[in-house]
Amino acid sequence: MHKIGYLGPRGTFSEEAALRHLGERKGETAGCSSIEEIFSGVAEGRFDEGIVPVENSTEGSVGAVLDLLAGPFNLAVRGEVLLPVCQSLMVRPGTRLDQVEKVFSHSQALAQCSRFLRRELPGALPVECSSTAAAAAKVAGSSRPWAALGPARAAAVYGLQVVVPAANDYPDNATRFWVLGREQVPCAAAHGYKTSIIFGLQDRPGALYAVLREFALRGINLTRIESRPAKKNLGDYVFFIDFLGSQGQPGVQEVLGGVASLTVGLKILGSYPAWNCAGTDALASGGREASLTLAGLRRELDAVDARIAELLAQRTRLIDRVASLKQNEGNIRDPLREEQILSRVRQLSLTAGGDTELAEEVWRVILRHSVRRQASRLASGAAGNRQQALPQAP
Ligand SMILES: O=C(O)C(=O)Cc1ccccc1
Repeated sequence: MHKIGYLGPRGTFSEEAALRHLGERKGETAGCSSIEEIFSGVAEGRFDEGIVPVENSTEGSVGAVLDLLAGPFNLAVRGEVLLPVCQSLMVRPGTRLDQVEKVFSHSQALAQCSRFLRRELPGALPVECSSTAAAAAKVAGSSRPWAALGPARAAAVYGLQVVVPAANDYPDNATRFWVLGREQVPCAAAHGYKTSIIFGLQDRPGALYAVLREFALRGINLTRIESRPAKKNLGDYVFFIDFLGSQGQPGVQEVLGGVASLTVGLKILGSYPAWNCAGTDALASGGREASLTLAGLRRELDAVDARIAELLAQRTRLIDRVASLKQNEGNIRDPLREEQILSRVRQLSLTAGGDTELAEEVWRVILRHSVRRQASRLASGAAGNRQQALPQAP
């Protein structure tokens, strides 16, 4: 059975990314205790593929992963998964927030919540763990008043209680994962692909410009450019570029020929289906033809549903903030604003080629729930606690 190595134990964001990559295909996931173990597991054939975080929208690149790709391992990039990352603060049932002495998590997760930690838990010591789920397991196994930051799924796996559902400083926090394998995916001459390369440069004026010119001349769009220290002399760098296009396309082959002649040690990591902006993973898990099969279409539907659920959760959090600005139940309804929202979504749906009746019906339900939620928060005082001194919403 297809086996995928991920940063474990069970319940990490990496496991979630591996499951999304698998979609409906049969496969097995194997939790590893370090990123190096994933790389060596794939290189030595214990895993068919490995999944590793490459960059985060808040914290930037995962240097260790880029260094391993540039350095000792000759692995290929076979796909990407874009995962929205919501960091939940979790404790053992019974632990109060004001008791928390230490907060455990992966270094990226602690960094993604640094402002939250300073503001809400200034007395607690942040402690790095190998992963968010390892942190959750540590908190669950101790009788100390500790907390962990990680996916809400990890709280469910280790019997912890989520006390703050979204502690990340930026609500759109997301991580890009790469699917690694021993061989590149066969090159398609299709659109919707990305290609990733690594190279070094001679130290002379315009060296990087000459490389970028190759892309510009052929109208090829870069999606990421990054440099890492080459770990030799200070000032020597390794460059990482991702761009739109596949090695099956003649323009891309020309660019790669040009880049090879202008750089040192060019490594082509691979061409792979880009994770579609709508979060659709059908391309990432089987190529374009996946959308032509029932299983492929269901995978696309599942990915769209996941997006909708995440957006609804984001909307609910905004509604709670709106509620905290309202002082009494008389301010909750605003028929003019509700009519504006409905008319705007009808228009948006029309422009997007959607079903406007469906959009209107769904938004009527959403608005009804928003009003009900605000009313119950105001009645219970949950929204009102912080607002005495705050101004009325316009
Ligand atoms: O620790 C995890 O859950 C991981 O998968 C690594 C990670 C940590 C924070 C954001 C994304 C991935």
